[in-house]
Order: sequence, then structure tokens, then C-alpha cells
Amino acid sequence: MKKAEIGIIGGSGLYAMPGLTNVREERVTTPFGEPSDVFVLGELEGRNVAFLARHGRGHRILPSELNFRANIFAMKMLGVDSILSVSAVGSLKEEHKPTDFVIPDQFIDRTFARASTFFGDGIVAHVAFGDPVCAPLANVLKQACDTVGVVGKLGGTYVCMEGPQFSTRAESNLYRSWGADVIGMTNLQEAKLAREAEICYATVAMVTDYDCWREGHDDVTVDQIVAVMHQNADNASKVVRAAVAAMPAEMTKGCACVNALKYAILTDRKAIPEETKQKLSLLIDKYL
Ligand SMILES: CSC[C@H]1O[C@H](OP(=O)(O)O)[C@H](O)[C@@H]1O
Ligand SMILES: Nc1ncnc2[nH]cnc12
Repeated sequence: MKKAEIGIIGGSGLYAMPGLTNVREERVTTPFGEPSDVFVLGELEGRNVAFLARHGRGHRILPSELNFRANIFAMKMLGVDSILSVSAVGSLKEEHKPTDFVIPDQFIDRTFARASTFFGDGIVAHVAFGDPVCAPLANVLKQACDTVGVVGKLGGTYVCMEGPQFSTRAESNLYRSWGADVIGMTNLQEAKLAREAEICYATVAMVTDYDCWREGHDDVTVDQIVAVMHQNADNASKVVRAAVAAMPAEMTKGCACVNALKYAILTDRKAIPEETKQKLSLLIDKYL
């Protein structure tokens, strides 16, 4: 049974979703293990949503320790077809100021210690990822920023680093030389796995700091981030709420994201081990 249509992943600073009604908690266990926390299900602007605190409530889980597969698979199990993600990021450009919101449309992968696919164990699939973010959903987030009156910039490249330490100055300057806009530690795996799960995915990235590249300014510290996050969290929940209100019921109909696996699975169907078929049935049954 479909328990939610819209998933919300709250990052640093957003550990609950204000405004939810008919709230209930649901623990979801997946073939990939346990998600970060219980899901908080409820209604927001008349829509059924599922909220997950990415690092767990109380911020207990490191970026490298996150079970991204369980988080996204659980969203699929709940029936979610669109995910709105909220994240804190460092700015790599002067023009992106703390408290600005950026809605990235590209990623650069600087992670190295994470499971980033549901496939393997006898099944091979390669989804297209040239456009890693759902453009219609990103547009909804941009409109929502406008509605709420916060600076929201549509498009930009998010560098996803492993962490948990922040970047060295040499790294930060390297990413700037690549033309990247913002840096964080969590969004790339979510985008990859959402694509494999045929779920639309877009992020609102809240700028909290200038990382460590800006001459004459202090390097990023967590207390600096927390101070800005407190300001941002209120705006972030307003933006998410406005986005949910603006999402048409048929939002995902006809979107390429929901057919991402159509031509992706290479493996001879007869060669896929039964156990793997069972594990991935929610994702692959329609293509077997
Ligand atoms: C709080 S500083 C670093 C931390 O913040 C970001 O988290 P999230 O993406 O979940 O908002 C960044 O990715 C790091 O995990
Ligand atoms: N400067 C930064 N680097 C990586 N992740 C971040 N999250 C918030 N600020 C960050």
C-alpha cells in the first residue's frame, strides 16, 4: 500500500518537518538494512509525505556511515515517487552567500567509501546520470524559494566529498578552479540511488559558510555552520512546504526519472540469481 507520495530528507539542521498533521512514526526495514531513523509520516498541504532525518534525530550518523541504500529503498517501499532533499553546503563562489539557497543540477564525485548502487550480486545495470537531478522537481523548488522570499538559485554544481573532515585549502581551490558552486558530503549517493529506484530527486542546498578558500576570512567551523543553520532551517521548512503545495498530483507522470531502468539492465534475465530478483523485486519486477 502506498503510504506516502513525497519523501523529505532533512539534513544538518532539519531534523523534523514542522506543519505535519496526522503524524505517525514508521520503522522500515529494507533488504539493505536499517535506514537512518524512523520515518515520520503525515500530511503536509494535503499530501501524504514521509520525513527522514538523514543523520538520524540527534545527528548521530557520519556522512560515510549513512546507509543511503536503506534510506532510498525505504522511501520506495513507502510508495514515494518524489524526494525533496534539504542539505547544508559550503559555498565555493563569492556570489553564493551564507543563507542563500542553491538548487544544484550537477554533481562531482569526491567520495570513495560508500555503497552507491542497488545492483550487483548477479545483476548489472547502468542508469543514465547526465542530468542527475529531476529538472521539473528542481523547478518546483526554485518557485518555492521565490514564493517564500528566499534567494534560490536554480542550477549549480555540488561537489560531494567524503568527509567528515572539511576540505584542505588546496582541495577547496581545486574545486573552485573546476567551476563548482557548493560542497557537501551527502547528496550524490542519494541522487544516484533515487535514479536507480526511479524516484524523482532534487535538493535545496542551504549555504552555511565559505569553506576555507576565502582569503582574509576564517576557515569553516561547525559552530559557524550551526549558527547559519538555525537561520536557514526555518526558511528550508517553509520552502519544502511551499514546494509540496505546488507539486501537481501527477508530477512524476511522463518524467524520464520514473523510467530510468527501462534500458539500464544488461543482465540476461535468466541469469539473474533468484535471491537477487527477490531482493530487488520492488525495483525490477516490471522489467523482468
Ligand atoms: C554540519 S557540517 C557538515 C555536514 O553538513 C552537511 O550535511 P547534510 O548534507 O546532511 O545537510 C554536509 O553534507 C555534512 O554532512
Ligand atoms: N564547507 C563545507 N564542506 C563540506 N560540507 C559542508 N556542509 C556545510 N558546509 C560544508
